[in-house]
Amino acid sequence: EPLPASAEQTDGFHLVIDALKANDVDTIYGLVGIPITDLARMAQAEGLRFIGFRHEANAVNAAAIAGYLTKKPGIAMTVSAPGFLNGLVALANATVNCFPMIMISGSSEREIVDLAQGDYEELDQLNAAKPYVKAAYRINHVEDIGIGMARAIRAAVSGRPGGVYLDVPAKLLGQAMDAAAGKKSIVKVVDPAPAQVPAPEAITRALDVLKNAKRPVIMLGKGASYAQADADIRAFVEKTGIPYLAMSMAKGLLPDNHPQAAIAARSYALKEADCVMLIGARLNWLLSHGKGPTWGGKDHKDWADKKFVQIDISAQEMDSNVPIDAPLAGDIGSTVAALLKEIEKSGFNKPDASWTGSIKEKSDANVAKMAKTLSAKTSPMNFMTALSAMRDVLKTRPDICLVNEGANTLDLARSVIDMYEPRKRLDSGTWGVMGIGMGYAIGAAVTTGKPVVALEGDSAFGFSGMEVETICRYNLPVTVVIFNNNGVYKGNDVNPTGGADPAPTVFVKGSRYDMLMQAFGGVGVTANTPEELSKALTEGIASGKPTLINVVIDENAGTESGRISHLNPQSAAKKK
Ligand SMILES: Cc1ncc(Cc2csc(CCOP(=O)(O)OP(=O)(O)O)c2C)c(N)n1
Repeated sequence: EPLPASAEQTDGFHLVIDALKANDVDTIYGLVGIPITDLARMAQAEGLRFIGFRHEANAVNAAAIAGYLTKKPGIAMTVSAPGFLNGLVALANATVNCFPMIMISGSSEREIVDLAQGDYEELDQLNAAKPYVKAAYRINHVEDIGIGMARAIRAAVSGRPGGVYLDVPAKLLGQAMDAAAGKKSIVKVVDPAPAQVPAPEAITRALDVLKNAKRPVIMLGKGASYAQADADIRAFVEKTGIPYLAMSMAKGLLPDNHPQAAIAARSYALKEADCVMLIGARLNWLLSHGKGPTWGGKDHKDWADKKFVQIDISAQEMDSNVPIDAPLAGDIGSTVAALLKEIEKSGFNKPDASWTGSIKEKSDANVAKMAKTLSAKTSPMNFMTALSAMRDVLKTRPDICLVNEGANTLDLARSVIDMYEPRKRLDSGTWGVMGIGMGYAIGAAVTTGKPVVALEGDSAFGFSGMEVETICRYNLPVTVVIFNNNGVYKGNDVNPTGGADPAPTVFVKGSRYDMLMQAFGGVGVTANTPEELSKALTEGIASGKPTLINVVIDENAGTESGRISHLNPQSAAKKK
C-alpha cells in the first residue's frame, strides 16, 4: 500500500547525496566496500561521477588536488577501518598542504565500538583522524546530515584550507525520515570561504617596509597559486618591480621566463636580499625556516639581518620561524588588492637597477651553465638530457598539468621545466611525499578535462602505479613518464655482503613499466634516446589516450635523496 504523499520518506543514503549536490559537488573519488557500495551506486545514479580507485590513498590524493585546483572541497569516500586508515595518509598530506577536501568514511556502529565489542572493521575513526585533519565530525542522526555536511564544507575551505574527516556510521545511511523534512534539512553553504581583509595600518606598515628596502625579493608560495588572484598578483609584482622567486607549485603564476624572475639566481637573491615578502609561502623546512646560510646567516640558527613582510590567511603563521616585521593577516586576493590600491594612491619606487641588474646577471650566468649540461649528448640518457627533451615538448603545451615526484626527478625537473600558467605544476609539496603521482594525475585530468603529464621517478611511481588501470578504465588523457634508473635515487648500489639480496635501493634491472600500461589497453613505449622520448611524449599528449613512457636512465645517474641528501642523519660516533 503506497504511503500517502505527506508521509513520503527519504533516508541517509539520499540525504548525503542531496547535501553534496546542493553544494555543487559533482565528483566523488573513492573505493567501495561495506558500508558505502550502495551509496556510490546511488550517487552515480543521481548524476555524480564516482571515480573508483585501486587504493584509497590515491583516491584521497585525487580529491585533494581537485580541491587545490577548484577551491571547492574535493570529496573522497572510503570504507571503514583499513580503508579509512589507507586514506588517512593522503588526508594528512592534504591538510599539511592546505588543500581543501573532505574524506567521508563509513564506520562501525558507535555502541559496538564504544564497548569494544569487536565489529567488522571496528575502529574509533573519528578520534584516529583528529590529529591529522583541520576538523573532524561524526553524524549520528539522519536529520543532521544537511548541517553536518555544511560544517564539513565550511571547515575545508574557510580560513586556511585543509583536510576534513566526516565519519558516517553504517546505521546512519539506513535511517529514514519524512521526505519534506529531509529536504528542508539540506543546507547550501553561504560564502563558505569569506574574504579576510587585512587592517589598513597593516597595509601601510608593509608598504613602508618594502619602500625602505634596497634589495627586496618576493617569494610566491602555493598559497598564492591557490588564491586564484593571478592578475592582481602579477600586477603587484610588476608595479613594484621587485624580483620574485616561486616555490615549486607557485611556478607559472608569472611565466618562468618573466624579466623579474629570479628563480635562476635563487641562492644569490635569498642571501643578498635585505627584505623578503612572503606571499602564501611559509618559512618551513623548504625555506630552511627563514634562517641560516640559505638566508646569509653564519650557521643554521643564525637569523640573517633581513626584514620580512608576510601575507598569510592565518595570523598565527606570523613569526614562524623568524620575526615578521610587517604581518598581513588576510586572504591573499583581498590583501594584494588592498596593496595595489594603496600603491595607486601613494606610488612605489622600483628597486635600484644595481639590485635587479645583479640578479639578472647571476640568472643569465646560471641559465648558460645549465644550457651546457642540457645540451650534452649522453647514452644512456641521464636526468638532464631526458629533461631537456621533455622541456622542449612541454613548452609547446603550457596549458597542460605537470605532475612531478621522485628525488632527482623532482628536484631537477623543478629547475629545468619552465611553467607558464598558474596551477599547472602539481608535486610532492610541503611534505615531499612520494605516492601522489597517479592520484594527482587522475584528479587533475578529471577536474580540468585537459591532458596531464606525470613525470615520475621509478620508485615514486611504484607507490601508486596500480592506478594505471584506473587511468585506462576512465580513458583519461594522462601520459606517465617514468625516469627508470633501476632504483630508489640510483640503481647501482650493491649488497655489501655480496649475498643474493639486492641492495636496499635497487630494483629489477631493465624493468618494462610500459608493459604495465599495455596490460590494461593503454599505450606503452620504452624510450632510450631524447629523440624517442620527444616523439613518444608528443604523441602521448596529442592522442589524449592513457600512455606510459618507460625512459631508460643511466643507473649511475643521480644523487641519493636528490637536493636534500644533507638531511640524512650522520653518526656522531668517533671513528677509531
Ligand atoms: C611516502 C614516502 N616514502 C618514502 C619517502 C622517501 C623518498 C624520498 S624520494 C624517494 C624516491 C626516490 O626514488 P625515485 O626513483 O622516485 O627518484 P629518482 O631519484 O628521481 O630516481 C623516496 C622513497 C617519501 N618521501 N615518501
